[in-house]
Amino acid sequence: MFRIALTGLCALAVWLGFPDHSYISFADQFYLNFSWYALIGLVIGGWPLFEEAWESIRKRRMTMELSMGIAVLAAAYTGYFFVALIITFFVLIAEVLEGMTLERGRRAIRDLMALLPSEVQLRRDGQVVTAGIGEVTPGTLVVVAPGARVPVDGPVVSGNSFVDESRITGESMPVEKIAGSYAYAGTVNQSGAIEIRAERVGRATSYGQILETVEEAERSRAPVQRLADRLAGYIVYVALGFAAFEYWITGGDVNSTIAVIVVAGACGVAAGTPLAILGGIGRAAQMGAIIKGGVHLETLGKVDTVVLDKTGTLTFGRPEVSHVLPAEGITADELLRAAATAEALSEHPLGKAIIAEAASHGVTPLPVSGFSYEPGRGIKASDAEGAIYVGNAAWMTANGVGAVPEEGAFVGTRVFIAREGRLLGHVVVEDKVRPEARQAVEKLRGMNIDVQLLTGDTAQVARRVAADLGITAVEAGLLPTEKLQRIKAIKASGRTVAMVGDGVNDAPALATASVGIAMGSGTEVAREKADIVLLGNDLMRFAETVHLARRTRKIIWFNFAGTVTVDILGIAAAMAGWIGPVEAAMIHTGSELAFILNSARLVPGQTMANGFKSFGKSIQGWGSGSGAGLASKRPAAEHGPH
Ligand SMILES: Nc1ncnc2c1ncn2[C@@H]1O[C@H](COP(=O)(O)OP(=O)(O)OP(=O)(O)O)[C@@H](O)[C@H]1O
Ligand SMILES: [Zn+2]
Repeated sequence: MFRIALTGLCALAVWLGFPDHSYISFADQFYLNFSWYALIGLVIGGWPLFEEAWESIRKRRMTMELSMGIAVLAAAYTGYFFVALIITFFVLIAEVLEGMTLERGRRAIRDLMALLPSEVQLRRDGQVVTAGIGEVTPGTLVVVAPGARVPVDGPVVSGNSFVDESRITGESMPVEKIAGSYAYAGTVNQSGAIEIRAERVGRATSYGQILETVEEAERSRAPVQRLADRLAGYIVYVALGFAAFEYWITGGDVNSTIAVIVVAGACGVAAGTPLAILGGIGRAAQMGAIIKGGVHLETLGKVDTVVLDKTGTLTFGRPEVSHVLPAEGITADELLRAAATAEALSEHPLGKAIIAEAASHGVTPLPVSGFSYEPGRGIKASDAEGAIYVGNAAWMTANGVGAVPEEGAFVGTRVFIAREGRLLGHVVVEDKVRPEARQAVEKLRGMNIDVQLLTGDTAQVARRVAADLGITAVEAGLLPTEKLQRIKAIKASGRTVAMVGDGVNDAPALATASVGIAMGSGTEVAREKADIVLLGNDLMRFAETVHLARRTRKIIWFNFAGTVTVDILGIAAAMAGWIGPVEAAMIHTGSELAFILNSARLVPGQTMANGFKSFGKSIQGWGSGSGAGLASKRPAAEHGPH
């Protein structure tokens, strides 16, 4: 601030002292214009600029600071102290305003993630005690009073309440929590006290993961960011090249030469691109999609094909056994016992359904001695009586079980149970389609995205679900490796494909897709392999994230195109002599601020109007009231991300 004022004052002094210097020769002008305050203003005001320019020379990088430094020195050297000072003045102002926008953007995202409580209430030996968050470990019982923020992830064990989860899932309606519901750190308890058994603490919580991703995203660089830096470098070369040309054809006209150098700005893309990506990641996090790096946001913006898995993604993945069909001479309980015994260690939704069904019949599984899972087919487990096979028809055939019964009238996934080559019967399992899936598919379609369904389930079940959702491209009966092959084939045809899945069987496909998305309820390995993790299971959030990614890309490309256009027009105008160095400096700083503000629109809770408002405030802070008019232009209707 002091530097800016000093530079401005010095420029003013030079201007007042020598208002007209157009018809004096170079040498005379140098001595006429020279004054101690001009020198002081330049050295002190220009110091940060020269420092950065020198840094660029040492690192052999073409930067904006370098070209501006050259322009300032050239102006001073040829005696145009006023010009040198005024360019410095604008550079300093731009730097402060840009720094403020970027800082505000980062802060807005951090504010989103206001810190977790440092003190918590624990239940210890039946007593509620206050303790530091550091004392909470998985298993600890945490009591959350109404109005307090939930400090851990974990299931609710007692009490009931409504919790505001908007910070975590983007869902604006409070969600009811009763014993058995899952509570997330960072959400706010609204009505009653609840007791939670801590499962994940600190950085391991969903909330901690959001923080980590945003921090990671700040450090990582998306390819488009490198492109932005390269573009900025090229613009400097081009500007210097044209400046040399201008100097030559005008026979050494310093004014227009300097104007050419000064007019070409590129900080709008160099600083605006990372800000846009950061803003996009922050906004996605607020909507409940954790993007693990800028590159994935960029890729998602290019996606033209979305592949969806069925179980757990389009359906609840909480299937229920609808029919138990034992073979001749076997009772339903015997069938369920064998099935539940085999599935005891299974993570598969079908396995869980079977165990639940067995339990509801009072059937308990027997101890198992061996367990192996063949993704996409079924499992093999051994109990005291020998091996049990549970899985689809192909799995039965593969394990020497004779023909399975014809498909009955029941619609659902059939799971067969066999013991040592003998079929004990099968169960039919039904899963419900998620209501929001239909809407999400529609929205994706509306964005001109090709939507496909790939599943390990049978064609009959797959077709029914697809018909329900309006999906026409369906492939069923796929093994995990076949899912992966399909993704590879889609990619090879030149498409950018997003795969959404949840299961162990989806993990290879998730890792292979251009961008992999795991459902919140997905298995650990799916969440690990995915590039984007949804916090909830709402596919609509995914569709919205795709929309956001496209918007981010548009803003970035608009800034690219705008920067190049302004620079070309500016260089042409400067070469024609229509604008002088002072106008050039104004165009340079003005345009890049506009592009940075354009990016700032993506930052959560920030709009273009808000951006102007903050500038209004900061300008007011300097003693001028000019910002108030801009601030009042804020549109009446402002929408958050949903
Ligand atoms: N643990 C299991 N218990 C019983 N059957 C299984 C098990 N795992 C797989 N299967 C059988 O293999 C088929 C394919 O399984 P996979 O996990 O690949 O797909 P899915 O869960 O049916 O559907 P999606 O591919 O849409 O997630 C299942 O439909 C089921 O018949
Ligand atoms: Zn600049």
